[in-house]
Amino acid sequence: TTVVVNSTASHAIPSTLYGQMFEDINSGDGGLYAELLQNRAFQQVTPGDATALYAWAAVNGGNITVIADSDPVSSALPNALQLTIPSGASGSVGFGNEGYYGINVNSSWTYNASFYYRFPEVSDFSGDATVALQSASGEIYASAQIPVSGSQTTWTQVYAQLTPSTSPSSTANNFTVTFDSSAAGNTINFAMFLLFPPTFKDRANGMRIDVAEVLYSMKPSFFRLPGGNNLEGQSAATRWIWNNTVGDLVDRPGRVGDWSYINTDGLGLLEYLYWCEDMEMEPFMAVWAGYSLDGTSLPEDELAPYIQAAIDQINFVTGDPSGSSAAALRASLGREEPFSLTYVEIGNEDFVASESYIYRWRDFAGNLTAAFPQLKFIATTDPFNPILDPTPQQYDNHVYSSPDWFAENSFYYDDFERNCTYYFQGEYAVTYADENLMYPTIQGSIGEAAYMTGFERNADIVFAASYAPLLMNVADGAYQWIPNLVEFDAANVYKSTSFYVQHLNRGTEYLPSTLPDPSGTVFWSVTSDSSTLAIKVVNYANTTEDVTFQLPFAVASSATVTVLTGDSTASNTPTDPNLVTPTTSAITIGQAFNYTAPAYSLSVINVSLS
Ligand SMILES: [NH3+][C@H]1C[C@H](O)[C@@H](O)[C@@H]1CO
Repeated sequence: TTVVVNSTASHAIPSTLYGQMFEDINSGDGGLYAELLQNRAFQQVTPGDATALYAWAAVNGGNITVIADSDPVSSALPNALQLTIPSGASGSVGFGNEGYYGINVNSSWTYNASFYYRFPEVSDFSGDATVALQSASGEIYASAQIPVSGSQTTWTQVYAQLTPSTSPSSTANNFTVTFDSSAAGNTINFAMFLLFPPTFKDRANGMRIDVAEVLYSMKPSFFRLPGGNNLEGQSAATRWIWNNTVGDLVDRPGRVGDWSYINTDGLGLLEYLYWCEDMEMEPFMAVWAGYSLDGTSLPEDELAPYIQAAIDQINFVTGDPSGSSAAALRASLGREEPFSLTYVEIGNEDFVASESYIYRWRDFAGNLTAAFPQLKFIATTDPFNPILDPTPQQYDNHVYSSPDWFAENSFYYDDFERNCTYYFQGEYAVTYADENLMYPTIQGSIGEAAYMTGFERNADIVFAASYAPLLMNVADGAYQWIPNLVEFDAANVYKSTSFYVQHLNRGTEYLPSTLPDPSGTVFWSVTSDSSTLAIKVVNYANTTEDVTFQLPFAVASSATVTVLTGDSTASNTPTDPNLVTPTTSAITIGQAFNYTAPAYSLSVINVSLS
């Protein structure tokens, strides 16, 4: 194969081309969001149900139950954990939390713990609660005393710091709250526990550092939030409601999310916005658009309150505090100046309800465009099917399919009309439906790489793309959608083969070249920025492929090539996390040179233009 590269760029590579799609599918709570305790505030559970205590367990005979407190800590958190220390109790009696499939105990960290307590009846007790991090077998790694008084019959929040003495290799650890025998016979109510490790950029109520750093290393340009299905709700009542996710944690009710578990909403809209700033990304924010996952579309005459909610949500992000109560709320939470926002998505995957989207889009996009003429709105039906008014200028396409499909469809966008319509490949990934594979494989990742060469060749209309889903907790029972780009457990983060494909793509303008054979097995894309020519070569075949490049200008003879390749079925897994990683080496090139692409490989040849 000979590839002649043009000297004149045909179009810019939009700065937004490579970003991240996020929604809470076992990826926010217990994942990116750094809170270590599961079911920390007994949100959305039924008092008295055994399930209401999920992730909590008694210690040494503590008698615990979830009650609807007669004097709740807040209207958002009506439930409390009630502990009765049996009379005659001995030893340390209380309860513990198992975390999200474990708790990482790290002696280099200081953990911030807190909870609310009150005595439902005045008691003469005065003593300490002991909070601790301990192994499943009771080995204490860190503990602290918190004075507790039986005269405290109204809620008070108390705090402690925990610094472990060691870093056990096992994450099968618990956070415990216990009392000695002097507390025997007492009943104490508890509400909203918090246990945070250090967070990314020290952000309060922030993100887990190790996961954040892996995501940051991708240099993502945008962050799509809050979903995906998890925006939509099984009904209008359980949709993601932006204003329930901001403000003091004690005022956030949480919600039954769309992935079969309760979302704390501790990772809420303001946390997302600070996260985007900390990661140097712009938010691609979705607003709920009247469709819920039970298949219900609200009738047009019921949309007005939700359109207003969307206007408020946008004003919370970018409004002027003197001009809107939602923006004033943001200011009251400590953020006077607006956040940057350009793209707002109306709903999610509305091709499932495209008939009602005709009026839902008309009313949401019509009103929001009038209110925010500077914003760009993304439609979520199939392009031009149905015809929408106002005419969308952006569409969000999703595709999940086989490795072969991705390798065979790298020209997917080449035939799209150039008619001032721009495309966001908001979700794409090889899913191994038949083999039900938990982790990406090299064959799938190289298929994705082939497809991605089409993004760059068509970046005049493809303005953004993100693999989906982004993150997954690999613990047994902790995941629902496979595969994902980055995996984690309580103490580790794992980079899939597809992560490395996402990681390697960069460039600021596209240099046209000889077109690959759409039905072939070798694909390429040449981009440049001010200092470097990046030549991406994808070989989807199981044999090596020679590609001769003819560059339009002389270049230095020494270049580097970064190659991701391996057995077609190879995956990075927790037991072999670095089985397949990119290797970078020097190669000699010239204005014309031959490159032998290994079987199943993505190669990025970087040529210095200085
Ligand atoms: N069903 C997929 C499509 C939806 O938008 C996401 O929530 C799901 C996982 O990425």
